[in-house]
Amino acid sequence: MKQPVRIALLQMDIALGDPATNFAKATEWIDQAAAQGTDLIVLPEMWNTAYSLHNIREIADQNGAQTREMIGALAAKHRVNILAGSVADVRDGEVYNTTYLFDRTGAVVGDYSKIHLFRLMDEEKYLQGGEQIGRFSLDGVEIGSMICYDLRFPELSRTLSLSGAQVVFVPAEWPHPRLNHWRHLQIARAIENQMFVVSCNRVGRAGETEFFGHSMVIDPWGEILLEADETEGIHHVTIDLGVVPEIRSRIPIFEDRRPELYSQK
Ligand SMILES: O=C(O)CCC(=O)C(=O)O
Repeated sequence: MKQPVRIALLQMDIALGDPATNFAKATEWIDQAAAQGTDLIVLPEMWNTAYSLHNIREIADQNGAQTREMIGALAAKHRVNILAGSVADVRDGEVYNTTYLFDRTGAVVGDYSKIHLFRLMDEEKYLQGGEQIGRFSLDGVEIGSMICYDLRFPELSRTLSLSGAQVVFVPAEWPHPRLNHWRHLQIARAIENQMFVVSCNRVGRAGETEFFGHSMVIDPWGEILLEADETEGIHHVTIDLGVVPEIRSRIPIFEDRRPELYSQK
């Protein structure tokens, strides 16, 4: 990606169990974000269905086909990279919570299925956990992809940073009353791994659950470059990846690690 990188976060509300409405809205918002000028567009978690788990198998995207076709076409049309949040998709009879990553030609660079399923929302009863981490190269930039609850597992972001990721993306459906956790976990992940953390959280309600937005962009020094409010909107931010090696040489934590003393389990 040319430097600096301009990122657009689509902090949307999501219609529960209504993929047609959500695909139409995502299309409109991607068109709008691209018209405003951006290198990379990021959507929230499960933006096609939200947590309509009781019928998720029927409404999930079959083999990710609709996501690949529609979001791929938008990426190609606007010559923009798209980290398509995550969608509920069905593969080999199992339902996953999957991020698809598109480059400017509309090709799928890779996909990542959420590996840590969130019991508080019954994910483990309806979804299958992924078996691989999300580590990609996009436009020459090394990135990592996590989803929501993954943020609570420092091993994952550490694995991503050790493998060279300079930016980690976190699409989410993170609700009240855990705003405090959401903010501090992201700041910690950014500081401890000396990388950018870029999150896109949904807003709106599903039953009793209220999602607070507060999508964030945090630099490798832990400074908050952007924090959205609790309303719908497109948020733009520009990041300079040059600060990653600069901060990693200022405090050389990767050289000072003592992995031989750390437990592996
Ligand atoms: O960890 C949390 O508090 C929220 C996680 C979550 O909502 C999710 O993974 O969908």
